[in-house]
Amino acid sequence: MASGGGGAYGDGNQKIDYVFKVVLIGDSAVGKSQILARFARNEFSLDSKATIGVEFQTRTLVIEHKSVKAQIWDTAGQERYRAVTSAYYRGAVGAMLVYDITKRQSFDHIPRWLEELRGHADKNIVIILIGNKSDLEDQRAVPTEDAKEFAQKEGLFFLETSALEATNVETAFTTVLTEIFNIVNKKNISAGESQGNGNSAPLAGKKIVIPGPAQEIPAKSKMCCSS
Ligand SMILES: Nc1nc2c(ncn2[C@@H]2O[C@H](COP(=O)(O)OP(=O)(O)OP(=O)(O)O)[C@@H](O)[C@H]2O)c(=O)[nH]1
Repeated sequence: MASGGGGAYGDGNQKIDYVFKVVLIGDSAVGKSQILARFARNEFSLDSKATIGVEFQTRTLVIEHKSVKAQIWDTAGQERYRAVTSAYYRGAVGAMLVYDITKRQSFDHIPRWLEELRGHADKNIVIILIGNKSDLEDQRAVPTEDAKEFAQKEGLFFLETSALEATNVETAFTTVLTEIFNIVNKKNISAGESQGNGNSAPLAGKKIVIPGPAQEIPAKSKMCCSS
C-alpha cells in the first residue's frame, strides 16, 4: 500500500528517468532487511531470517517530476554469509549504514563499515547513518547525541528509524535519494548535456546513473548470489 510521497510499489511500464543503486550495510540483526521491506513493500516481519548472500528490491518514486527507480541492495551482516564485497558496492551512489540503538556493539562497529565502504565505493557516495529500532526506547544503549556527533564528524546524514513502526524509514530513503538526485542534476547541468560524462563532477566517471530508459533489471526484483 502506498504511503504517500508519490511512490509506486509496483514496477509497471512507466518511464524511468534515473536508476540509483543504494546499499544497506551494518551488523547482523540491526534490521537492514526489515528497513528494506518497509520501504519497498510497506511490510515488516518480526521473525526475519538472516540474509544469505545478496538481494535487492526496487521502488520507483517521483523526485522533482522525474521518475527515480531506487534499487536497494541488502546483504548479510554476518561475515560468513557475505557475497563478494567489491561487486556489492559497484555502481552504488548511496549507502545506508545501519546500527541498532539497543546494541552498543553495532554502533561501535560503524567505523569499520565506513572504512569498508570508503575502500570499495565511489568516493562521492551519499551516506546516511541510521539508528534503527527507535521503538525500543527503554532498551536504548546508544544516545542519539553520540551518533549525531559521529555523523557530523564524518559528514554523514543521520536519522533514527523504526522499521517496525514505520518511523522515518521513508524520510531516510528520500533524504539519500534526493541528495543523489541533486548531485546528478547539478552534474547534468555543468556537463551541458554533452553525453553526461564530464569526469570532474561529483559521482561522475562511473556508469552509476542511467538517465533515460532504465538499465536492464531482472524480471524478478529479488535475486540471490550466495557463492
Ligand atoms: N523492535 C524492532 N525490531 C526490529 C526492527 N527492525 C528489525 N527488527 C527485528 O530485528 C531482527 C533482525 O532484523 P533483520 O532485518 O533480519 O536484520 P538484518 O540487519 O537484515 O540482519 P542480517 O540479514 O543478518 O544482516 C528481526 O527479528 C526483526 O524483526 C525495528 O525497527 N524494531
